[in-house]
Amino acid sequence: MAQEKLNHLRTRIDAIDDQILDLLNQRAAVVIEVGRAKSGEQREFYVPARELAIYERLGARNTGPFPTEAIRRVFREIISASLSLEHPMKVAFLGPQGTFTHAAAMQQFGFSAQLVPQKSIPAVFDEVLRGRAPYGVVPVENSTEGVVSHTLDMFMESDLQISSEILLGISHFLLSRTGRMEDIRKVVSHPQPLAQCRKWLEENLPDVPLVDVGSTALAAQMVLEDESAAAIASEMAASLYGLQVVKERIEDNPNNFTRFLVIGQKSPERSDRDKTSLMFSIKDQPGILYRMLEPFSKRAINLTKIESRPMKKKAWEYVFFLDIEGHIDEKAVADAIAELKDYCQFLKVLGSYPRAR
Ligand SMILES: C=C(O[C@@H]1C=C(C(=O)O)C=C[C@H]1O)C(=O)O
Repeated sequence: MAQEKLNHLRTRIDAIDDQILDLLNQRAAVVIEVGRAKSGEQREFYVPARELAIYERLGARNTGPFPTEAIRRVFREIISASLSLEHPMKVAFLGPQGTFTHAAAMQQFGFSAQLVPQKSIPAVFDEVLRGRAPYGVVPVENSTEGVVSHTLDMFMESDLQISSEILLGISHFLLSRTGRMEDIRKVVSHPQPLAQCRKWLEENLPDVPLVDVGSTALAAQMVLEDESAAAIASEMAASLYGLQVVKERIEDNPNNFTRFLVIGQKSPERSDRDKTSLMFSIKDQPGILYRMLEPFSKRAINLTKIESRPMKKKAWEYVFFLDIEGHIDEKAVADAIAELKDYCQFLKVLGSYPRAR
């Protein structure tokens, strides 16, 4: 009897799956039409604001029992596969395979995109600049460790634009070949994760030397050849490189996020929730720091980030990186930036793009 009931339910599931498949194909056919319309008008194929709007609309519409958190993942793959029909989607990222940037690129572009690892942040910029990949993904700041200065420095030299941002919750895993704590004689990782797990390492592996390497994925690769070493890396690195998990989630602050930028040839069109990133250097005058923020405060434009970096060419001169809410196509934003420009030696808009939610 139970078997009969099971068979009946499975027949119902098959019928529903048939409908889902038909609908996926109907959807894909419409996406192909959108692709044709876009190529006639030289429009960007990848529209991050539209994708976010789809996830949000469906998330709000869902009444269950299908879990709302899973909607984004399922539709991420539907959109990823659809997008690959419009245009083969190639994305350069800071590699090797298994870095957090790889995980961020996966979260944004899905399994149907061709993700190509690069050796360095400048190499990601170069791939996009030369048009070998239309988009690139680089880390820009971490909620506990601060900015990734290599990325900010690259914007000083490059005219590429920001297409979107990705927020990724970062969890560190201690990985090794044997998976046994007592085998560990050294811990290898990138300096940032080592710093982010400082307390856990002091408490649990107090006398074990820490070794800096270029990336968490590189650390995972090194550990493959040395049973006495452990790597701090992503969960993704464990499965990619076939390593055992010694301990999961060893970061000192469980609220640890990294922000990544998608870079491309141009920024997307205006949406209902954008931000704009700028960089500039100011003329040295009394009160200038105060005055450079006035164009924004008097128009009630919210600043979400301000950061300064030394100019490489001159000692004690600084370049500022500013993130504000709004799109460069909005009058208030454009006016505020034009006013700020008067106080600047140079000013560059790095792009307007949808805010990650
Ligand atoms: C279909 C479009 O192109 C792409 C594919 C999307 C989709 O599959 O829904 C959404 C946004 C774009 O990245 C579109 O712009 O609407």
